[in-house]
Amino acid sequence: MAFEGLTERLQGALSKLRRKGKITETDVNQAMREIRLALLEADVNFKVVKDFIKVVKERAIGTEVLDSLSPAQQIVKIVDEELTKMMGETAVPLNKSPHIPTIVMMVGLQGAGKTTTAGKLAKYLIQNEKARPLMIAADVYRPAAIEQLKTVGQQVEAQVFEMGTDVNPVEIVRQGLAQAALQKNDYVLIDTAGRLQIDEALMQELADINELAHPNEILLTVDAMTGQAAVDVAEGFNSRLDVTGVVLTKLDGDTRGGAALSIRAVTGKPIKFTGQGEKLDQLDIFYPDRMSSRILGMGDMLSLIEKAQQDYDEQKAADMAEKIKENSFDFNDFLDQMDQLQNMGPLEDIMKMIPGMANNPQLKNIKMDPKDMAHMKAIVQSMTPQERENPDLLNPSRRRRLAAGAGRPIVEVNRMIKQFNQSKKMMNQMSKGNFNGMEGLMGNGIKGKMGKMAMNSMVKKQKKNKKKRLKNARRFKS
Ligand SMILES: Nc1nc2c(ncn2[C@@H]2O[C@H](COP(=O)(O)OP(=O)(O)OP(=O)(O)O)[C@@H](O)[C@H]2O)c(=O)[nH]1
Repeated sequence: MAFEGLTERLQGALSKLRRKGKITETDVNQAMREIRLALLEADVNFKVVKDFIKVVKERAIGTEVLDSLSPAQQIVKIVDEELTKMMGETAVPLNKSPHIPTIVMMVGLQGAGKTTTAGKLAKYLIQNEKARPLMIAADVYRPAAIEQLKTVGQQVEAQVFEMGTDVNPVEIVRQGLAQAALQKNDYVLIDTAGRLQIDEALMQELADINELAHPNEILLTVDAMTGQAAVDVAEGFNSRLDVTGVVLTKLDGDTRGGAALSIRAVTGKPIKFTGQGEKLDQLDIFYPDRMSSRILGMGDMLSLIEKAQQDYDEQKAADMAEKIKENSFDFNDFLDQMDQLQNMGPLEDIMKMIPGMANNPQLKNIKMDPKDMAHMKAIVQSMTPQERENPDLLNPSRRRRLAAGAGRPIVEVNRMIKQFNQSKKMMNQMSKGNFNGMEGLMGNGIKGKMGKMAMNSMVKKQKKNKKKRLKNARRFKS
């Protein structure tokens, strides 16, 4: 996941400040040195770091901060604001044409993710605007490019216009635009050829397409994994094409994040979307403030809520709440909830968005292994409909059958059923507004369990001692 190293180091520097009561100018300078190193280490552009530190230091060393009640908090807030500003302040939507079609041209180096992003964008427009995009295959050099775009088009149910690889890309775009006019497509996405590095021929071809199509949006696709080099590439394209926006792909990869932080400051162009994975629904709108709060390890509740709302089904939620209240929540509902959770993406990413969880060191060892979810689903799926509706039927012999059916150890089946019953009880209590039930249950869960264990061991010890006493008495008697 991107930014991990940077988050740790920024938090380190800022938590040192938090631990101090009074903060002096020296403390601030020390923290700034550490933050500067952290940003350089994350491969952020040198000049961008210099400007950032200068502004933060100026703001942090004012008396209204150092003499305030919570100087450390103020400084964190300043860092967050300036980090957000560095990445562009607010989200910038896709440019829209006053009349159809809105024409978007995808440009970028080979392998940056243009074709994938074109597909993601088509899917996004179809889902959010009921759009009817036409994708134009203008990459005639990479043999598989046209096939790849057609496959992506099928997956997102968007039409692809192509004329094979023997026609000049400018001509393909001309004919594609004519078809879009005939069909009244509301969006045209032009997938252009990439090159391993910026070359004159590529740039000239893109300039010709730009001249012909007058796109409303020239989206520069940049692979975040290439770090600082990505920024140099962006500058190269921008100087020739006057790019209107950037898509930062592969942020799910193990990138230090420097490109995300530098590219806006260096090119002056907004990052509009980020790619968070190979799947065609892993395209996110870029929100500088949310990215900043994630980098600072403060979670990102807004995105989490949006993710949950994406396939949030009002009616389903109401039914679920009813079942919880009536205590009739069964394993079918449990399966639903697991599917819903799985749709929201990898559990680690979800946990990272929960404030306080994001920087929770425990998170590291609670490895949210997606296999665990799959195992739980397998166990539930090997239940009969009656068992799912009435978990009380699950006696030991049925549990043994489940374990065999799901290929999981019986201890895992028992643990899962126990967790299910506990959480069902907890949710039922909470649905009645009885939150102390939760501590109670959790208490029972934790203190209770500890208490029981302690009790059992005490009873055992007493029994053993009693036996010993009886034995000794007999011996002495004889
Ligand atoms: N992990 C990850 N992989 C991505 C992302 N976006 C694209 N990819 C992968 O990156 C590789 C290149 O993607 P393409 O869309 O073919 O890149 P391109 O820019 O069209 O490449 P050319 O057509 O050769 O210019 C593919 O394997 C994609 O699946 C992303 O956000 N995350």
